[in-house]
Amino acid sequence: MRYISTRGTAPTLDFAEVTLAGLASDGGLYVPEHWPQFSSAEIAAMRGLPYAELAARVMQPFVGESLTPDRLRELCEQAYGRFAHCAVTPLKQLDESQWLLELFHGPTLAFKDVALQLLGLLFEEFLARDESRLTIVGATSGDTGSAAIDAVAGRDNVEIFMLHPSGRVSDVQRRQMTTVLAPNVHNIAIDGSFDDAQAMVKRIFADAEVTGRHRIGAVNSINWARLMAQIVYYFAAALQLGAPDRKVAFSVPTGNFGDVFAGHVAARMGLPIERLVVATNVNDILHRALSEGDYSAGEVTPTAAPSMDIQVSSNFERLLFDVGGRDGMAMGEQMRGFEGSRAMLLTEAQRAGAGLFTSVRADADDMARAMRWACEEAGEVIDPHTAIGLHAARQQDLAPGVPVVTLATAHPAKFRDAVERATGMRPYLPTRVGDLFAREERLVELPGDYDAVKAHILEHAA
Ligand SMILES: Cc1ncc(COP(=O)(O)O)c(C=O)c1O
Ligand SMILES: N[C@@H](CCOP(=O)(O)O)C(=O)O
Repeated sequence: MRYISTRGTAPTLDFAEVTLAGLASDGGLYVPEHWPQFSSAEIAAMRGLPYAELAARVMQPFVGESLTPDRLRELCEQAYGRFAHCAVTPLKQLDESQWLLELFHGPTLAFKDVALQLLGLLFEEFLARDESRLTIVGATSGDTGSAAIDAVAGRDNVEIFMLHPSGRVSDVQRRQMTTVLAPNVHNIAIDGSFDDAQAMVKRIFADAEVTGRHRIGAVNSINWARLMAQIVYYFAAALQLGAPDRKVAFSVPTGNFGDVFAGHVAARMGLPIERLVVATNVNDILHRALSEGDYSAGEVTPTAAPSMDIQVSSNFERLLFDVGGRDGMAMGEQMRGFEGSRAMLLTEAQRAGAGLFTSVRADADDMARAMRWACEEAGEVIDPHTAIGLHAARQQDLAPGVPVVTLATAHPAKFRDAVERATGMRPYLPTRVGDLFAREERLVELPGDYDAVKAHILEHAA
């Protein structure tokens, strides 16, 4: 499989190259040059496979010749062997039509582990081939940071600089990052929002002074391999609910549009998906874009679902490219316009092409009500992000017999105060992160200033 940039001018790459490259050199995002297809019979034959086996089966067409099928399966077994639930992403029924897909059984209690446990192994595998090193620069609104750090801490050929918005992640999220004291881990709290941090990361990729001295890599969902691993659980859930003979809808708490874009890819590959519900909090740029065609970024409002406090959703570019005719030159122009003005209108083709998606915006009351409903009606304590997804799922008017699966993206223990405020229940911290509050923290605080962040990275990168 070859990969092309959404902006049309970067070189095409194979899977190993795209995994190490992260962002394309023209500022675009890499996507496969075509979508692999599974027939109904091939999908039916995946029923009942263990998760690691299913993952290898779904991802093999994207990996192509970069890994043999046996090696890919071994890496999947290793990555998913670290999960606390043997189903890896178990599915739970809430009522006749509502289901929860629990994606938080990995080491850092959020869905990011599903992709990042594998990505850490892929980095090691591909870097070993030419004995090279990677300097990862990432941005996090809380969950990507800890999952990426867990995946690469202590590895010889990788170091990681992780930027988070100071004071805008939960205490558990921050400590999951800052208490990892391995010498290759550098936590930077910046004065600003996640959008500011993400913009700095993209600028680093385009900064010749940095890229001339270090090979820069990405752990955010701008890296194609992140999204690829997230496609698998759409297959896992739909197969359990009757695919390919039955359609399934998914409701996805959304920020950077990576998770729900993975659902779009699953549909492109032949999985019968009835609808993809994009659930946002009050940072609702995606809701406005999908319902009105208006993609214009306002200021980020801090909420009790901080990982979704995002106004510039990187992966939306992948969707617009894919549904708008795959014209890299036009996409590049559209995105440069957005980067200049922070506003753009979707084209008619892009709006029509996004017909599988619908969107719902949830405010603080909607979120709290969904948490209480899950607790009182289904006996489930859920986190604020999942609650936004569940609120949106319960608004859907679907044909009888079409189940709707909400992606449960984080463990409630990561957001104990918000969960307790809404439900009166204080979630326990699982033993695998149990002594978090007794550990020493290490981080630097920097102003929201690109030059300060760049200088810090250049000074501390090995
Ligand atoms: C718990 C949680 N839910 C939802 C999201 C949104 O996912 P995405 O950015 O892939 O849209 C995030 C952050 O990515 C998250 O950490
Ligand atoms: N919500 C994320 C923000 C970054 O998203 P990513 O999927 O692009 O890594 C977080 O919690 O860090």
